[in-house]
Amino acid sequence: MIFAARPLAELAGLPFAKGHGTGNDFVLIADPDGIRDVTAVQAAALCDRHLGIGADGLIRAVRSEQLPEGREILAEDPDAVWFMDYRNADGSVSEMCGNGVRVFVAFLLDQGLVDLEPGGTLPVGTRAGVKRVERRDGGFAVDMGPWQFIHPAQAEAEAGDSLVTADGLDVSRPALSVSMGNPHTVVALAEDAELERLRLFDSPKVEPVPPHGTNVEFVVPAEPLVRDGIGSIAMRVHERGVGETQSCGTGACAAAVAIRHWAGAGAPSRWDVRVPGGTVQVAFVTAPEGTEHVELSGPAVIVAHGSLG
Ligand SMILES: N[C@@H](CCC[C@H](N)C(=O)O)C(=O)O
Repeated sequence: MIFAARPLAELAGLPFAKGHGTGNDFVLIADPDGIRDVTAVQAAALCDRHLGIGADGLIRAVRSEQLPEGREILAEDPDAVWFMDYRNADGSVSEMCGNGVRVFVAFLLDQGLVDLEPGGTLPVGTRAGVKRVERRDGGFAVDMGPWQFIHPAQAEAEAGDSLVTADGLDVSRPALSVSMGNPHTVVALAEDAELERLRLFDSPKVEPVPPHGTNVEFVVPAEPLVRDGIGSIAMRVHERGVGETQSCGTGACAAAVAIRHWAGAGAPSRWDVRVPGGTVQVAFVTAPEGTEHVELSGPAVIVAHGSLG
């Protein structure tokens, strides 16, 4: 215990906030001048639910000009002055977090670091490029950019490009690998009972093993799949570097991509994705340059402020 407490002692006095998007929860730190680089060990200690504050991830708000990755972002979009430095609960770095980026903007507003009226848009630097976040309907809508199949040849030719085995599944299931800037592997199940039977304490096994690991989403199409032009799916997720979480924004986008692909021509372009922590919306939209982008919408809430003792 003495050893576990040390990384937090190094951060004594550090102000933080706690926030969540559909139950996907984060510790947030404001570090405009880039003087509070948090190590992997410190991030894991902060996110520890017994010995730390507890969260699925750590988000550091830093001015883009303070980080090498951020300076690349500024070359892409000089208005992306804020960078979301994201770490998973185990301290590993992730390229992107769809729930996190909404909570990030809620945190910037909470700290008075940006002005953003309802209807306004803020470009945010991330390791997966610039994401434009609009304040909308009491929450936020994020232009997540284009999606990609991780194994395009197999994805087009077959029902899946990999096999997933998980505790609670009778046999291995085919899965489709989708990049939303970070990697996802999506498995379709037949009914809610199968989703409920899953035990996601241990990482699902994915074959072939993805080079940088993967987040794994299990999805069940609603019955009927489409109502009033909007598709609906239920999802549980095992996140890379975390474990099972209440929600995953990039995972919801990847799940909608996979289900729409499997559903074929005529599938809707708007999807409600129900997760244990709530519901997020995914829409396929045409960007001004003519390419298809994925838009993720949902709530973002700051629930507490504190400082490390
Ligand atoms: N919960 C996030 C995804 C966070 C990163 C993920 N665990 C990874 O390692 O890629 C989301 O809402 O997208």
